[in-house]
Amino acid sequence: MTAIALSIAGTDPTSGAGIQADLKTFSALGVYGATVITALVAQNTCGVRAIHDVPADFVAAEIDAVFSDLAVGATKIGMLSKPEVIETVAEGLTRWEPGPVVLDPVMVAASGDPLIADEAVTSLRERLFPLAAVITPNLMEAARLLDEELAQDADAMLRQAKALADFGAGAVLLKGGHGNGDEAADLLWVDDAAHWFSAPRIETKNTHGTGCTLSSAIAAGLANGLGLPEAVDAAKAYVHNAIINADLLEVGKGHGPVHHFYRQWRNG
Ligand SMILES: Nc1ncnc2c1ncn2[C@@H]1O[C@H](COP(=O)(O)OP(=O)(O)OP(=O)(O)O)[C@@H](O)[C@H]1O
Ligand SMILES: Cc1ncc(CO)c(N)n1
Repeated sequence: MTAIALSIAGTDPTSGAGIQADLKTFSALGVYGATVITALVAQNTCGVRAIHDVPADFVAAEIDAVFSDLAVGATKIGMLSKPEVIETVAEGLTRWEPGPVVLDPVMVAASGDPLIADEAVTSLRERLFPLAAVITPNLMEAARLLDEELAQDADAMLRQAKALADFGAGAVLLKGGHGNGDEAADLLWVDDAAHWFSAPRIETKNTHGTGCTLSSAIAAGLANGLGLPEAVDAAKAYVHNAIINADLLEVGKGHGPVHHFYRQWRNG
């Protein structure tokens, strides 16, 4: 049977992040991708200009259109900026069978621009975390969700990952991409055990959409039947290579995209 993954997220018209990055990731990894769009975002590699939220009842109609037709093996959730859309997505996930849910609690773009309303952070935590197989916050998102300082070392990351697990998700992948040091180390806390996934930090400004790409790659692995630690391991390797090859692409004036198709394209 064809492995199908669904992304529920916002858009990026320059295709480095959001739904477009998710669909490219699914495609590069051999999984058929479906999409439910939650917000139209006028953004590019330099920043976010405007956000047009899709009305909640239309998001519900998109969800029903996908699930009434396709057998979805895993679902990735990205940008959800409004509480009413979060509620609609929570109801949709309960109404249908979404497979394991990978929830990326998107809050700010790589440019630093906000992508979520303040009042939506609480609904995300309360309504959606309990439905997720894994949540994938970066260091800043973890600090905001816990109302704590940014984790500065491995011990603090472990403490915050455990604290985030108490909100009800099956597992927590705390991403260290924004840390400092020679390694970009991510911590998976699952079944009361810590697994570290580390790779050398790559010197590049082209990291727009790394978080979207990682969570979609995990969903692709899960849709292909991998267990969570294996899916995270494969996703980390894919993102790492996509970042290494990012400078082969010359796209945009700001933080450019990673190279989703480094395996398929011959010349950059
Ligand atoms: N410069 C880098 N070198 C190597 N790996 C990186 C680098 N930047 C990010 N990563 C890795 O990319 C993945 C995504 O992590 P990151 O912390 O960047 O997510 P994010 O902040 O949610 O992304 P986004 O900027 O798209 O919101 C993680 O596996 C992280 O370790
Ligand atoms: C739509 C969207 N989702 C997530 C991110 C985070 O990179 C972004 N810039 N845009």
